Amino acid sequence: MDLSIPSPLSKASPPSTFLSSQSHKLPRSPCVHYLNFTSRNSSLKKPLVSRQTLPIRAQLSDQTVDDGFALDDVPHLTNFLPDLPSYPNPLQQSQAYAIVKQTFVRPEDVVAQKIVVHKDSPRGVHFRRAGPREKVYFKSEEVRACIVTCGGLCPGINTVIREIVCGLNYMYGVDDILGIQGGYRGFYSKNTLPLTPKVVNDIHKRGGTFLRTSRGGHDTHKIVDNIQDRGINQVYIIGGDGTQRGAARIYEEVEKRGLQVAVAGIPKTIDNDIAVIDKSFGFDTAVEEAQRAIDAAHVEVESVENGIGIVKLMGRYSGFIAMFATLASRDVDCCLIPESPFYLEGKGGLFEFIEERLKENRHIVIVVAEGAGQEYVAQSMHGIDEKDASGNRLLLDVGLWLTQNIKDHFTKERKMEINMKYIDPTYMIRAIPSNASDNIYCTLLAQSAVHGAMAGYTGFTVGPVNSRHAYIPISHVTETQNTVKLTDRMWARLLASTNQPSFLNCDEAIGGKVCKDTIDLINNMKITSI
Ligand SMILES: Nc1ncnc2c1ncn2[C@@H]1O[C@H](COP(=O)(O)OP(=O)(O)O)[C@@H](O)[C@H]1O
Ligand SMILES: O=P(O)(O)OC[C@H]1O[C@](O)(COP(=O)(O)O)[C@@H](O)[C@@H]1O
Ligand SMILES: [Mg+2]
Repeated sequence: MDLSIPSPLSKASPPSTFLSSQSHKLPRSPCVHYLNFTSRNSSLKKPLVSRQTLPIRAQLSDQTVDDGFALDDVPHLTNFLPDLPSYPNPLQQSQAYAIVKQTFVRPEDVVAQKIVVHKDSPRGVHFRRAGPREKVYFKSEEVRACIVTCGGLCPGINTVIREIVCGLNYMYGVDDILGIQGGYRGFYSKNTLPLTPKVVNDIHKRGGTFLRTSRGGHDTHKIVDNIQDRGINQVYIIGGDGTQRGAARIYEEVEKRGLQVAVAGIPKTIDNDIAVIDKSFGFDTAVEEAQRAIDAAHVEVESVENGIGIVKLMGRYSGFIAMFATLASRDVDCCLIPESPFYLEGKGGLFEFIEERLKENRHIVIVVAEGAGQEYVAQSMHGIDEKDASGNRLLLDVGLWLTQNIKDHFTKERKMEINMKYIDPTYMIRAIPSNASDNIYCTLLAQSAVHGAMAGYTGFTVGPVNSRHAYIPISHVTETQNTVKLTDRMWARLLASTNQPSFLNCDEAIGGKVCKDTIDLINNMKITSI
């Protein structure tokens, strides 16, 4: 007899269609190598397929893997330059690594993308573990490296620049490093800046990017012409999803021209919207800094009658900063993110919730991600679809829109006196230097990128996957965007912590339209998140 009592949480579960098990289809990727194993418990029993025996661009898309093991490998310079000589890694002589038990990463070391498994799970996708290799494909004195930063700012960019320069110099004896100024267009429109450990010594203490940045201006041919003309053979590209797409174009062109140039991407995004990696650098710093704005809002609204505080945080398509800042704070009553449509009026709507909280606590704090509710803002502001130089949609100010709508509702319709405080700290958060833990993270990213390029890997992005740094094909990280999954537990944790409405109240939603949009969105997410 089953005496167990159903968990009260089971009521809150989304409909079963949301929880349907995912198929074992792997995402389309040209570089995935599938290896079958005799035993699931064995470690790597078969050697990884070497590039000589398996074409790197083998079309193995949409394969169904049963008990298979897949290595989503990164390209190597020897794929298109098979006679490239290799040399012993100078780290063999390094004092820093003198007593390290295992200086070099074993070629068969890989990092699993999926870490929660059950005994019948397929082995799934793996990435090459990042770190120094026994052999390098560049003589130190022949390396001419360059570093470029593109896209929006993010805390920690300067630390990454510093550590690439110091890593190349101290670990590999490279002293020819150029800074490309002002983003991609700097390759062909600006002079380079010589970078030495001395020049970059204390840049990590400053926010922004020492090399400056820009949007737009990616001209692959002009960039690669310039790389060729200047004799650059290692390119370190720090930037977000757009930048990584640009890096992939550069790598492809370099390969087409058969140049011995390693292209390494270091993912940067304050929005944490880059797929595969655990989180992006600067994200922790941003969440921490957001607390100051939330605290200020809370102090303000707690001190007045019917105080309503609204804090707008960054997050164009992904509400991670808002979600984590809310979870960290405990002073936030409601968090609105782009992934979770909301509505204002009627049962289960935001106005009703605000009124309840005002009755209960006499104040309320709302955190809104900049990309939230854009469709509603556009309806009332008749915004035109403007884009920035990189082609990203320019967002309308959801904070101002929300402020105005709440004011109108309570003062005009409900005849209630309210005290509205709107705080927009977005650029202040983005412009600060990284905190201690992000600084360490940036150091690891930079050193991993340097080890990878020296080892001849190219067309890769570096980043932690389940806490282990890995080399990930650029194409893999640009295929999808990392967004908050409403069907994952983290969003449920937030709802449980704030006790805010989920805005999924289908039957009672005004007009039903918002509700239908929401369900469509979640259903689409179910498909795309496989
Ligand atoms: N699909 C693409 N192909 C080539 N370059 C791109 C692409 N998308 C964006 N870029 C370039 O990458 C740089 C940064 O992109 P942007 O979207 O502004 O920032 P982020 O990289 O932070 O997402 C810009 O110079 C832009 O021209
Ligand atoms: O005003 P800017 O500099 O274009 O930046 C605004 C945008 O940059 C972001 O921080 C994201 O930038 P990236 O895509 O460059 O990482 C968004 O959150 C924000 O909408
Ligand atoms: Mg971007």
